[in-house]
Amino acid sequence: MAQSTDSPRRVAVLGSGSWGTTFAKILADGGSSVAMWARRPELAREISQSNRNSDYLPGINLPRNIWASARLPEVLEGAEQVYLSVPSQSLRENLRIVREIIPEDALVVSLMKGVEKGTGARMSEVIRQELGLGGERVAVASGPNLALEIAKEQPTAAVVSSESIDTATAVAMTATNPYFRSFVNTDVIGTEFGGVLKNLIAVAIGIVDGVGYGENTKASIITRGLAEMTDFAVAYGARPETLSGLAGLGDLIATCESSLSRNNTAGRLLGQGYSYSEVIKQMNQTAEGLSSVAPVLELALAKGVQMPIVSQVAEVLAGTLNPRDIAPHLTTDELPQGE
Ligand SMILES: NC(=O)C1=CN([C@@H]2O[C@H](COP(=O)(O)OP(=O)(O)OC[C@H]3O[C@@H](n4cnc5c(N)ncnc54)[C@H](O)[C@@H]3O)[C@@H](O)[C@H]2O)C=CC1
Ligand SMILES: O=C(CO)COP(=O)(O)O
Repeated sequence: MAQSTDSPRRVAVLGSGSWGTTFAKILADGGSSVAMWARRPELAREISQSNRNSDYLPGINLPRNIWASARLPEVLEGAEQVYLSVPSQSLRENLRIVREIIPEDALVVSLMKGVEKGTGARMSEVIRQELGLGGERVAVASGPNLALEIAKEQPTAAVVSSESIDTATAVAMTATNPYFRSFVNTDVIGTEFGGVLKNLIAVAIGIVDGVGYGENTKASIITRGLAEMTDFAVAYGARPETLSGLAGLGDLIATCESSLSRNNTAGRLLGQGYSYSEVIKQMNQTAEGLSSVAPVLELALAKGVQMPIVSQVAEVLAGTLNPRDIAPHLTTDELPQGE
């Protein structure tokens, strides 16, 4: 529901890459007044003065109710909701910089889809640890949300999750406009892990695409990948139906099907024979899946969850498995397993 333009809600978005900028547009088109933080002053100037972010969203005009600055205090001043969209591995260091200046009652919303290396923490856990917040102050937004399509105002749905349904609803109402609709749930674990895990399956899909395999291979990996995602997330307390929803199956379809996906693209390069370090050099945007593979496998091991597809992605990244040999099952399986 759009708010009245007489009293726009003041919100802040930290991170001016493709998703931070697109989400700022979603919020602004929903009626909020949006302040964005960009690390580079020249990018902040381009957003504020030209209503553009040409590096990340070429050809997109941003609404006038967005402004940007490289100075965090002025971006955060008076913000009722703070949306975070930096690379997952940099979240903790960024929170340590902002923790004294985030407004006391603000809701904090993660837009990120990674887990932290070393700790295996989900982004909402990192936020709660570093800002000392209760679950009712934190939300996550996820779903089939390829930034450029949404920036072009193509109709899209997402899900906002918080332990508090009131918080999820407040955020979802702010993140809703004529082309973007937010649903709500209270399964934060399932919603976050859905976003993390689909990235890993999208890397696998990219790999087999790069090798030249066709639709049977990809459909098999998507289907078995969803089973793997669900087993993992449920072992950590998620509700299985969340993985069949927008943050699970929905995002899995979008990311596995689209060449806009950076995870899918990184996988395709691996499948074409580039090494992990060559792929990293070629990617100029964040492909979260590459950093999440190791912590996800550690978490899986801790709960005794089998993740054959993710394990094979790890082997391709390590250069110990030929991309041609990646398959929707462990190649060492001898006995048929139940589906
Ligand atoms: N792009 C998309 O379609 C979507 C992305 N996401 C998630 O949003 C998060 C952000 O991704 P994108 O905006 O797409 O990435 P991006 O690569 O387009 O932008 C990342 C931004 O973070 C900045 N940055 C890099 N290192 C930083 C650091 N150490 N501290 C602070 N800022 C730093 C970069 O300068 C850039 O502005 C990821 O977790 C991604 O999975 C979620 C949904 C859709
Ligand atoms: O999360 C996304 C779509 O929902 C974006 O996927 P990529 O990070 O692979 O581009």
